[in-house]
Amino acid sequence: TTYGIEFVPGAINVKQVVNYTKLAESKDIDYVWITNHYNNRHAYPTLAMIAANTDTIKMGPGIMNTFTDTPAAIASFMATLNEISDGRAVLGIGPGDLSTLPKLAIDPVKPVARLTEGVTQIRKLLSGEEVKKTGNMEFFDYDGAKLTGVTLPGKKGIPIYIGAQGPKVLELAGTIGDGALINASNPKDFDAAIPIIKAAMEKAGKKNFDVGAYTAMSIDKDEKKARNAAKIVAAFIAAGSPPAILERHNLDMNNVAKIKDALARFDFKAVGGLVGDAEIDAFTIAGTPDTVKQKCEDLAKAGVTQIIFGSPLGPDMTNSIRLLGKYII
Ligand SMILES: C[C@H](OP(=O)(O)OC[C@@H](O)[C@@H](O)[C@@H](O)Cn1c2nc(=O)[nH]c(=O)c-2cc2ccc(O)cc21)C(=O)N[C@@H](CCC(=O)N[C@@H](CCC(=O)O)C(=O)O)C(=O)O
Repeated sequence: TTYGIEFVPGAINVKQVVNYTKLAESKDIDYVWITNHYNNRHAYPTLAMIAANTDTIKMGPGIMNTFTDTPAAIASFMATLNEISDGRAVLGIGPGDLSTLPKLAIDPVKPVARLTEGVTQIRKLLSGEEVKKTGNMEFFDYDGAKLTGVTLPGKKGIPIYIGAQGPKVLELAGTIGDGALINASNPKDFDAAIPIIKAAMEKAGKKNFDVGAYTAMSIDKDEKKARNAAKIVAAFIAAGSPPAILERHNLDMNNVAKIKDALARFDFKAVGGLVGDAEIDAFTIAGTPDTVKQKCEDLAKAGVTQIIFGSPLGPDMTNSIRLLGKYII
């Protein structure tokens, strides 16, 4: 199992992200993934600062999308990041957050078809190909595009991880991705996701694949503190999950409805009272190092090959990264 860590450059600034990443690198964490949301600090300059201040950790956006960025812009950024990090760039890319894109006056039409074409063009551009018009592209029918002014990644290429949750995107990941970043923390979700990926790999004749569990993590020596720190993120994931996911985790639907309601009113005190062990254990890994170790082992048993420690990490981030280094990695 390899390990990754996710930072959201919203609550913490770029300098803090770089310092936490250097601490994570010193604990032998292999990947750092930076989320991309229009309302936060941008992933690209954050990643450039990480590249300039680290030596071994791989880094990339977790995840970009092809609505707010064009494939050519993403390819140019990734080639540049790869150059300045001396070959450590990885790309996380997905459909895009369908709930926020309309806020940017973007109508997220056919996100899966668009993502498929976008990744196809990114791979061609990063391989130094001149992308000729094909006539059957619906979104990005490039005509003569070619990256010339930046050092390309060469044979090794840049690994492309697809951010996926729905079955169609999981299938796409298995078909065209080098890996997947799956927003889930519970083995039940991987029991459902991995067969879809494997079947798609089989059809595409692919052998290697990195199944990334993009978890919501909260680790602390004090079990209660760790679990309390996980409540809000568990609430948001529960509120954003389709009924099928809630059923999979046998959650009480009307409790989740109440949580959704309280979140909409920003009544976080009420949320704290409504979120119980069921929601916390369905959507996060929260507890003492022993609990977290056991849950990471359960994910590995379910077929996860990269465990990404996602926010909030715990009540105190520095302490959490230290505990992850000492007890888990
Ligand atoms: C599009 C959606 O796919 P989904 O995998 O459920 O997408 C939900 C999230 O993965 C998506 O919003 C991501 O962008 C969320 N996301 C992030 N989103 C962000 O904006 N920023 C992030 O930093 C971010 C990180 C992240 C990390 C891991 C991860 O798994 C997701 C992450 C979906 O509905 N998929 C369905 C089917 C949809 C479908 O088939 N649509 C067709 C036709 C529909 C039509 O005709 O409109 C098409 O799109 O071509 C499915 O997979 O079965």
